[in-house]
Amino acid sequence: MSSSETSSAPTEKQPTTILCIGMAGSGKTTLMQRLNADLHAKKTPPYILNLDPAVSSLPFTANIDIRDTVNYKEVMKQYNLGPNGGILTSLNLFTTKFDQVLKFVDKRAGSVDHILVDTPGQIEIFTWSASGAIITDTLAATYPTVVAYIIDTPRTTSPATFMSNMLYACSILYKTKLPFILVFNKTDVVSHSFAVDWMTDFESFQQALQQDATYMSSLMNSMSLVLDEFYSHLKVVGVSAVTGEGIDDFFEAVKAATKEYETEYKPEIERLIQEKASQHIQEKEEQHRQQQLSKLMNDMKVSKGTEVPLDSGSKRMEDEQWEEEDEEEYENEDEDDEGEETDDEQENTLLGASRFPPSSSQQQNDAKFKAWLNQANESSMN
Ligand SMILES: Nc1nc2c(ncn2[C@@H]2O[C@H](COP(=O)(O)OP(=O)(O)OP(=O)(O)O)[C@@H](O)[C@H]2O)c(=O)[nH]1
Repeated sequence: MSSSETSSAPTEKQPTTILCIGMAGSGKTTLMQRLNADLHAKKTPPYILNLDPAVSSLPFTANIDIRDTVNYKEVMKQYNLGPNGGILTSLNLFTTKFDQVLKFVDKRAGSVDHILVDTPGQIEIFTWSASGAIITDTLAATYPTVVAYIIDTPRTTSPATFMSNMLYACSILYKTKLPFILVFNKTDVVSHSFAVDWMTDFESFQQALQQDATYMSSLMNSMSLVLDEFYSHLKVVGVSAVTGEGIDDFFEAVKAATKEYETEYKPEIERLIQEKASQHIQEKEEQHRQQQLSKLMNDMKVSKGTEVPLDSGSKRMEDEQWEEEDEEEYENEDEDDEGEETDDEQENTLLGASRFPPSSSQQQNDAKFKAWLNQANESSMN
């Protein structure tokens, strides 16, 4: 089925997956709790996945909790790992069961509007690990998926920390290639208006940088030019997970990001899936061809008593040599024959008949050789 057919087919309503990603302490879990409460109040409860194995307690009930499958402390003990290694290994172990997780999600997908995913505070464990990528890609291939990158606003007021945070967000955007929402959290403490100013008005960020006279300032100056393009692709909202301020704006941004997923990301994801599927078919065909060839070669071996019409230069075909010759010898002989290879010889090599390539001196035997090969082919068919 072509991608256009897939997209034009009537599709049933699908929930949007919101991946909450952010530095430790940025407020992911508190925001999840707020979103959960808000959605419950609107009578559209979400489906919740907790992927943080090290969290001690959750202020909401997760439908699927990694801690029910993997005991993080036990993993650390058994594999002799530190905290980060323990989280990573737990996530890896959980990922091996992610197809089962997806089946559970699938059962409820028709009755929910949102799937909320809480990720480990050690951000790189999720964003830069193979298991994090598998989970993200699997979800994104199944449901509209958006990344909510949570930022601790009060801790981002200096140009240097702001820039570092933006660069990190930029790297996640390029890694996941998913619609992206920058969520400035804790606006009850500090308003995120300074950040919006810096992102929309290049001059105002330059002014903030001028107060810093170090070499870092000129580095950030040039980087801010690069990030200007990045900002234009982002949705920015300010929220307070504690007071609930800005949560409606957040859901508006999620709606817009879901549309963006449908129009821009989904066709690309479908194209990649199809590319992989056709690659897989090609590999299967090649495997099948190889199996047929080795069957042919085996049949030839079985009927090696049959007189093989080769000249004296190819007497190495005889029984004992057939058994004794190793690959290296054939390679050496191939090298010796280099430059003299005819089209027929190439075809024979492709057919797996390189064990006895007729040399140029045997060309007069080509007809006989082909007749013999046909006979062997026929016997293998039977
Ligand atoms: N004032 C204020 N504090 C907040 C807000 N959101 C979270 N916090 C506080 O920030 C701290 C960290 O919040 P968490 O939700 O645990 O952050 P997290 O990102 O899940 O942390 P990790 O699990 O370590 O990654 C807690 O003390 C929260 O009470 C907010 O909107 N306003």
